[in-house]
Amino acid sequence: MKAAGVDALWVSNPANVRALSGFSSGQDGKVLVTGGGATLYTDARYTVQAQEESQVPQVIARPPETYQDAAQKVQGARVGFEAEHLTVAGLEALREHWDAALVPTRGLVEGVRLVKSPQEVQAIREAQAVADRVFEEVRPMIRAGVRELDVALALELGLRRAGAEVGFDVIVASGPRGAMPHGVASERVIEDGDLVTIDFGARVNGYHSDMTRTVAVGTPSEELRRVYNAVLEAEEAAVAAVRPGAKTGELDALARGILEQHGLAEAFAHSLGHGVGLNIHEGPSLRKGSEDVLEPGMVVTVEPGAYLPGVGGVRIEDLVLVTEDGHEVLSRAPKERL
Ligand SMILES: CSCC[C@H](N)C(=O)N1CCC[C@H]1C(=O)O
Repeated sequence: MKAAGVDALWVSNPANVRALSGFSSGQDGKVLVTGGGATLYTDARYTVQAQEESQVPQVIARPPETYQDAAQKVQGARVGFEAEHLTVAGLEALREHWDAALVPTRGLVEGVRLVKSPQEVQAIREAQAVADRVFEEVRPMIRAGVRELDVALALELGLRRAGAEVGFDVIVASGPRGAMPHGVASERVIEDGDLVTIDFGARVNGYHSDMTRTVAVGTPSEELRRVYNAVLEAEEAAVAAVRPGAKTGELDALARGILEQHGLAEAFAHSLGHGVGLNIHEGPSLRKGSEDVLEPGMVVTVEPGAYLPGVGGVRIEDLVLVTEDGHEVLSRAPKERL
């Protein structure tokens, strides 16, 4: 906050509200951070929950009382707000109620969230372990004649039965649909010779897992197998290079270079990966040109892909913890060798 030139910070990003307070319904809360500490604001629907969960003092109020209470604490101060999250209406409300200079900030709390605490790593580890078990259970049903939607449903049911939440809409992209990196499950019936991309994750105590496996049904064409093996080579090389001090842009370049050697540069249509935590996508970003540097305690995905419109696609993704001396791969589901 000092570096950003603010005396206080009004936090409205739900994941940041949760990270700073422990309150799990961050979408219905705000946190005010001042030199005197942090305060959680939420409303009477959450009185008991906030008392149970919040590690900071709570004020139960609804706007405009929320703003009126906070007004006393920010009188005459320079107050940062989260430019990427506060709505225009939210900013107008602060202007109306506060005698304070309002300063746009970016990524202050997100910066603190880049390196996970041991408790956060444990939650991510548990989420991934559940996902691995569920994938093992569901793997046999990925065969010709089964709808993508039914595979997704089985994965979701498995996660819920295990006590986890479904982290994001399950991607099941078979055959030509595999060319869509975000091809959420459809009514398409899986066919013999398809590659099927499955990308899903669990959420435990608010923390996500993220893993992709591409599986073969019957014997895919030689072209698809060639693409699969190229993506696997890129993925394994990039995972092997994960260590403290590694520049994320260089990891992206490593994977991209391997795919380029296989004539698949254009087909790799997204970045190599991203951090995972309270949000499924958070920092650091493993993208082209990124200067982010890995540190122990970061949890990132490594997920190169190749997408060929009209033909199909492949993505292979592992969830990786950066350790003091290298990395630990948290996702354990086996990868196919084609
Ligand atoms: C909607 S969450 C998607 C999770 C997935 N593992 C993922 O992060 N990606 C799939 C395609 C690339 C990458 C992304 O940037 O969204």
